[in-house]
Amino acid sequence: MSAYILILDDDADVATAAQMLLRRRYGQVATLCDPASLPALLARGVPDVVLLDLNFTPGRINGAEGLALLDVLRAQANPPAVIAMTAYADVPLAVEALKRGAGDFITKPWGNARLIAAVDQALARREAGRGASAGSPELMGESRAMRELKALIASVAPTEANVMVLGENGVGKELVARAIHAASRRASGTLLAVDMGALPESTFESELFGHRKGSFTDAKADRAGRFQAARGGSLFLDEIGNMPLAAQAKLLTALERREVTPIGADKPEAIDVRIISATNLDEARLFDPSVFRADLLFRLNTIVIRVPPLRERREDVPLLLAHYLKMYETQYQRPARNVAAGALDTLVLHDWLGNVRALRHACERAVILGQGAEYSVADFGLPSLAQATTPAAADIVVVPALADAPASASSGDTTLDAIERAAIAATLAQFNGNISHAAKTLGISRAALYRKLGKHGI
Ligand SMILES: Nc1ncnc2c1ncn2[C@@H]1O[C@H](COP(=O)(O)OP(=O)(O)OP(=O)(O)O)[C@@H](O)[C@H]1O
Repeated sequence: MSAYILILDDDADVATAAQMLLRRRYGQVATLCDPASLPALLARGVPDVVLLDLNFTPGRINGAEGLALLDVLRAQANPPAVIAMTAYADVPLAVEALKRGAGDFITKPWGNARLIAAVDQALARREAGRGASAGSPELMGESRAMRELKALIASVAPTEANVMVLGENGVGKELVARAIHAASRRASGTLLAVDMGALPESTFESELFGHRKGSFTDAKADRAGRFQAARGGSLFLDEIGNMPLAAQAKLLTALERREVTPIGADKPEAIDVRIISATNLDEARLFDPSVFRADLLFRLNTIVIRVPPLRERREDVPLLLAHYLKMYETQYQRPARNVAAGALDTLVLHDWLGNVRALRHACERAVILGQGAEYSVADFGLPSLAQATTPAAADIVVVPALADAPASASSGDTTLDAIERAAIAATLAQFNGNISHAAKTLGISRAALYRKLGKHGI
């Protein structure tokens, strides 16, 4: 997987060790020990992920320098995902960094596997949302469905009720979670997102509940779990439908008792988080006890919010197109152009099987590739008509892939691209469109799979 990673750390040994580890996996890894050189480095290109040491000057532990650098990074037009690092098991500082836009934190010394997992997740989230939190923090749409959705968010947000957000891939579930948090009494706290589908079972407890130094081989320092880091704020449990049953049992115990026990600790710690969860599983699967525990569902879905697919609120398409075309025109410094009248009709009638995310990718493509005075349909690279009109199924990723895979195989198309597309389609079908499982089986990261879905128009 290729990506551009920057390590900002005053300790050259630490930076070099991380660089050697990460270079093998991601390719381009830069280190910077002097924060004064950051602006010049950013002017040459913004990294995908920055590992940011919060304490530059030895002995200083208030993190002010790191937080100031975080502000500089977040102010970039296309900000990198930031993973905050601290040598101290300093939860308040890590939480402050999360509040100010870091996506994750790790404590030094880190285990190699943990560092790689953190970078992988940062890349996957960046690719999946293309900055769900940046670039378009606002939930756009004036259709009746969106107005009702916003009204529901407004009435639910101030309560402490746990909320479960349901909807197909790319409909905006994470944006809904962010809107709930922003309008809640916990808004001054952090909203910490965890991809439950991507958490390895072996590190599940440590990631969520934390651990004490020495409680297992890799536990070189105390580590706060996500529940502790989100204290006073909200915890967004994304892809909840992809959790193995054993992990579901552990999560249930924590929620029932309202406390968690870090691995190696002798006392439980009370939790103070509001849980917002999300899944793209359709409700039939979610209510199947072999997939998801009913008692856990009952804890999570005090309020259920369903986000309708874009094809059920086509009125929103022109607004979203205008927003994302403008955004990418600014980002790529291209002239402002209109969508040709006939093209707009086609785009509104298109089924957008990847929902708003697909529309956003299509806009980016049109801005980069469009040559005419106006945008034409071709600029948006829509999948073929046959795919676009396939009846919608519960999981939008699967439908076009299934429709297309046998066709390319039987038509004898054996180009590498066609084979890759068919393999992805078949794997997605096998796992009901579950991105995490499909990526694992294909041996690539979720970020890479999302890229390939975009490339093949799946
Ligand atoms: N109503 C909306 N207005 C503006 N942008 C939106 C809207 N809904 C979704 N998006 C954009 O579409 C992309 C996908 O949104 P988001 O990550 O919230 O979807 P999701 O349902 O959580 O997806 P997944 O199930 O794949 O995790 C993001 O870039 C987001 O900014």
